[in-house]
This record gives sequence, structure tokens and C-alpha cells, in this order.
Amino acid sequence: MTTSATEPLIRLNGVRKVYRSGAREFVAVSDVTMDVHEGDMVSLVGPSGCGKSTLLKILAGLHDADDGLVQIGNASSAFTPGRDVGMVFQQALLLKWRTILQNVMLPAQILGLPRREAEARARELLAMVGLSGFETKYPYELSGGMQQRAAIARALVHDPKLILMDEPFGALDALTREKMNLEMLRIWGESRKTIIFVTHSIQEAVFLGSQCAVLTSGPARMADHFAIDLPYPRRLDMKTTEAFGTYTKRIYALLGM
Ligand SMILES: Nc1ncnc2c1ncn2[C@@H]1O[C@H](COP(=O)(O)OP(=O)(O)OP(=O)(O)O)[C@@H](O)[C@H]1O
Repeated sequence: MTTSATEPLIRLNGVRKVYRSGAREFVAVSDVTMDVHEGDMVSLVGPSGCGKSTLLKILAGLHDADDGLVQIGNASSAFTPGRDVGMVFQQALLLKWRTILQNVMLPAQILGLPRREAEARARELLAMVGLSGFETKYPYELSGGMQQRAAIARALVHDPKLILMDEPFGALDALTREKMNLEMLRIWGESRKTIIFVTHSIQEAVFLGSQCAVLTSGPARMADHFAIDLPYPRRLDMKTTEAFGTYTKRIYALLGM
């Protein structure tokens, strides 16, 4: 889905973020240079504390970088972080007193989008994530995987240009996680969104990503960024192929493992 001939949606060059506490400085992210094109699925992989969430916060406009270029949007696609970002976290973070439909509609409501259209879109998205029939249920009536599907629908409801996902399947059991990986690829294919996806799992990074950025800690920096040229649709049995193994070995080597 990469359209490298076009201007990138995101251009990062030499991005660096330092947290300061009194006189002490801590470099959380450095040397982050990559272009992300519309429709890319970028895996950000690295060990705990290597700055993945910090980078997502910079992309979401929640943190400023201390150095380097962060350009989001281009001549044909203006970008407003509040309007154009959808986020999914490790926990679904659904409001327990709202139904699933009301939860999915929340970002549209916050942005003041017309209610009727928002509801129609929320219903369509719930169908897309396989939750038709659960509109009037409450979060406690859904499994963890189903709650995470609702969170994905919620992230898409205001039709954002960029979806940022921070370890969205980290709290799920291994089998549900594999199923959600397949679902995620289907949803990405149908929505054609640009997705940046944080994971600790090297396998997940290779299985999902059209691009992969590897971040290391000590020192915090982007060690590499490359395309994953495995065909879509991806199937679970691809994990046993030599090409898949070559990518995972490359990431293990970059992480010094
Ligand atoms: N607000 C903050 N002030 C000071 N240090 C921070 C702050 N936020 C994060 N850090 C530090 O910056 C480093 C990077 O944090 P970040 O949360 O971006 O890493 P991460 O790769 O997402 O980690 P994890 O995979 O464990 O979630 C960590 O060492 C963390 O302790």
C-alpha cells in the first residue's frame, strides 16, 4: 500500500526528546528519521523504555520534540492533531457506564460532529470489527479482545488520517492476540488508514508491518527503519517462512540479542 512516489504524510528527521527533572536530563528518543506514507502500517518495536510511547506522544501532538523535524500532513493533506489522530492503548479504556455504541461515538461527540452521521458510522465500524449486535451492551459484557475491537472502532469513528496504537494487544492472551493481528490487517485493508503500531513483539512487528522501525535503549535511538516486503494478505503460516525469519533475525541483531 506504500505510495512512495507521493509526498509522505509524516516526515521525521533527527527527532530527539529529552526529559528534564531539575538539572538532570534523560534522552528518551534520538536519531528518529523516517518517512511514513499514507496507507503505511509502521511497526515501532523495541525494548521497554526505548521511547516508543514518547514517539507516539510526539506524533499525537502531546509532546514537542527538542530537536529535529516533525512534519505531519502535506500539501494535499492538511493535518490537525486533535481532529486527525485516533488512538488505541493497551487497555481498551471504555467508559463502563456507556454502551458500546455510545463509547464508539465518544470522539465524534467530543469533536461536535453531527450525531446522526456519527451514529451511522459507529454502527458501520462496529460491524467492521465484528461487533454487530453488541451496540447496546456494556463493556463488562464483552471479552478483552472484543473490548479492544470496540476501542479500534472508537479510534476510527471521526475518520482520522492517522491511527496511533500503543501495544494494543499486549494485555491479550496469545491466541486472542494472533486472531486480533489477523483482524487488524483486515481492518487496515478495509479502512486504508495510516497506522503506527507500537509493540514489544518482534514477531508481531514483522507480521503486521509494511514498514518497521527498530528503537533501542541505552542509548535511546532509532537503530533502523526498513520495509517489510512480505505479501499481503498475510497468513499465520508465513511466520514459518525463511523470509519472515530473516526479518526477525535482523531485528534481534539490531537489539543486540
Ligand atoms: N514524563 C517523563 N518524565 C521523565 N522521564 C520519562 C517521562 N516519560 C517517559 N520517561 C522515560 O523515558 C524513557 C522512554 O519512555 P517511553 O514510555 O517512551 O518508553 P517505551 O519504549 O514506550 O516503554 P514501554 O515499552 O515500557 O512502554 C523511559 O526511560 C521513561 O522512564
